Amino acid sequence: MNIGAVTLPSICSHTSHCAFPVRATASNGVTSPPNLAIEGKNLSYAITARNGKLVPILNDCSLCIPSGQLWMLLGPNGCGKSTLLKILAGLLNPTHGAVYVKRPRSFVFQNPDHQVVMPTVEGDVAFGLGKFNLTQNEVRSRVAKALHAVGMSDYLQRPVQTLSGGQKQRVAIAGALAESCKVLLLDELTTFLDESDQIGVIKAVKNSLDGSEEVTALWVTHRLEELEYADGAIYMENGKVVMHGTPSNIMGFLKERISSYTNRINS
Ligand SMILES: Nc1ncnc2c1ncn2[C@@H]1O[C@H](COP(=O)(O)OP(=O)(O)OP(=O)(O)O)[C@@H](O)[C@H]1O
Repeated sequence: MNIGAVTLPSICSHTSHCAFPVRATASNGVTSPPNLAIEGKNLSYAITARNGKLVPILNDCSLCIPSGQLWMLLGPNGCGKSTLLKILAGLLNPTHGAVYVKRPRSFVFQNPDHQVVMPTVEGDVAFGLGKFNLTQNEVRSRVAKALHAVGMSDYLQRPVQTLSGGQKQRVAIAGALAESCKVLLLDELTTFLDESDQIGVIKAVKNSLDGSEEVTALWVTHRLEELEYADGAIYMENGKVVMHGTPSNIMGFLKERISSYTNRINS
């Protein structure tokens, strides 16, 4: 993991600016310096309600994430985390702003039962490789490498319906890695998991990033305890990026918030 190998963005407290320069291009995206995997500038998103009025969901969100790192996207229910992740995945188009995400990118959904489509682990991880015109040996080698990265090498022939939720998530991540995915966008993967599965999935993601700048992951979560595994974090409220920085800075900010809230309640 290359913590410190690149300068992390300093905390952008109460602003939506990144410490990294973001250069606009003529197209919809932004041109990113080579060490960034994800960059969004002034992203807004609104939906049109039945009465024809625009309802803002995201408001002027900026973020930048260095290559090879695991970042977390935190915030209360309904603050816009999944919407932002879907914009980064290309599943939604921002109403305003520019976005750059290294390709290929992969979105892994919350529900483990929506992740796996083939009867066996091997078949599932190999599923997306059909489009690459690979030899059988190359497919086997990619599947083996991806399963090794997520700690599932021993499960090659296992029927997927016998896997736990966390194991299914790891198989889904292996599928993305087998396709040489550069950016993993992970939407609250631990919501349906028990504690040991939860930690297993985070460790699998960490492990799949270790040692190179090849793969970058953005992990949406509610759980503050997961911050300890992150290289950086983004905190959102009410459709805005409120903080963008190191996990300890975000943790400090949130502890201060909780303490001032508790003081207000008690006074
Ligand atoms: N298609 C839509 N139509 C109406 N409202 C929407 C739509 N998509 C998102 N929203 C609203 O936008 C807000 C942000 O939703 P989003 O799912 O991005 O939040 P979130 O932070 O991921 O929430 P959670 O943590 O509960 O999953 C919510 O109030 C949600 O109800």
